[in-house]
Amino acid sequence: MTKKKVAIIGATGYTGSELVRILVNHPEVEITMITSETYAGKNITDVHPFLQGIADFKLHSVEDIDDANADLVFLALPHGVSMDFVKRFQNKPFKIVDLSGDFRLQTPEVYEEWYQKAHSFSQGFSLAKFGLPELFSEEIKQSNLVANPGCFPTGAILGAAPLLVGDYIEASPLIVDSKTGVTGAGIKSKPVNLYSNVNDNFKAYGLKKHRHTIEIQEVLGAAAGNDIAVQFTPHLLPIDRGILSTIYAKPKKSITDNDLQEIYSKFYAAKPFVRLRNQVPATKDVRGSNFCDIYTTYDDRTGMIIVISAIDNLVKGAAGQAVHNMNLMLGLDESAGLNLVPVQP
Ligand SMILES: NC(=O)C1=CN([C@@H]2O[C@H](COP(=O)(O)OP(=O)(O)OC[C@H]3O[C@@H](n4cnc5c(N)ncnc54)[C@H](OP(=O)(O)O)[C@@H]3O)[C@@H](O)[C@H]2O)C=CC1
Ligand SMILES: CC(=O)N[C@@H](CCC(=O)OP(=O)(O)O)C(=O)O
Repeated sequence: MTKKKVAIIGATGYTGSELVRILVNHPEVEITMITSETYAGKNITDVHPFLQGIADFKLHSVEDIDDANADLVFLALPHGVSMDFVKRFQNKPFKIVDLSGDFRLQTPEVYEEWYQKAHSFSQGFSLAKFGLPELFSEEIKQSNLVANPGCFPTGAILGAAPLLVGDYIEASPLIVDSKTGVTGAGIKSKPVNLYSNVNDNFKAYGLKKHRHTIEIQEVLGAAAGNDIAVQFTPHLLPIDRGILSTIYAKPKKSITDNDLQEIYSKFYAAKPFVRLRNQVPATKDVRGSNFCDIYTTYDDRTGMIIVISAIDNLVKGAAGQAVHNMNLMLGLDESAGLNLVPVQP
């Protein structure tokens, strides 16, 4: 079978280079172009030596994109930048998976409120589908533009969706307390992510206004069929990869651990990348893989359900999920190229 052709725009970043790492082993896809504006003309191994001998690809300028003859293009660009490329590529013959937040929300007005910046391509909102395959695989298959979910929303939505869709919990407030590794912030250096600020440290940030709050709230609200209020607080851990989210919810009626296991098993039956765990998951259980591990329990002392989800922010939270979306959009086996065994220890 002829392989499908794909290109990666922004390949030098963390999610772009993770896409290269995953796609070089994809059996039905070939990378025909990777781009960088800063390093155009150099080789990706000049920026990411770990790819030497595996993906010695030249970096092109995005201006060369037509030469890629791509069936699908990944945009691994910062939000606020991606939207201009989606606009510019709207009449091109390839499909797009956008890893940024530019088309994940329901309207440009909500985007501008939460991202505090103007949107340059509001028409894109009606074209884009939210790329969480466990919930929206049929829409994704039909779409030419998929907005890959944010890393925190991936763990939070997968953790809470079975309870909200089945109407088992009070919809508000839903408490999501998440901890992330530093690669979530991207490859560009920022003072807040300096070694001396992150190492041997732990802090909360983005209280009440992190842009992922609205992403989680919109998707879970739509899945539940009513408005919900999400209390989301991210924290920065001194680790490279991984997000652990702890979700607290109040059940509408009494519930047991067995009930929870049954609800989640039914909801995620035949979903290859959700693993329901009978121990509390850790970030290292999923490191380097496309799994979202989920643990559920009920605390009869407080009357609260506790759900814990773990993902690798660069894989299930970004590049792996983008490849899953690509598989669906190109009519390939949904798991192709994603048999990634977690890295231990
Ligand atoms: N890191 C993570 O865990 C996750 C990230 N995301 C999202 O994925 C996207 C990419 O993230 P990430 O890989 O971490 O980001 P990085 O900052 O690591 O990389 C982004 C890349 O985009 C390129 N770039 C930056 N500005 C421009 C520009 N104006 N024009 C063209 N290219 C530009 C840069 O490449 P060059 O200078 O070489 O051109 C850079 O390497 C972001 O929108 C992010 O929010 C989503 C989920 C998880
Ligand atoms: C550690 C860290 O800074 N993480 C990022 C999450 C980045 C991400 O995945 O989200 P988007 O694609 O929506 O930007 C943050 O909290 O902003």
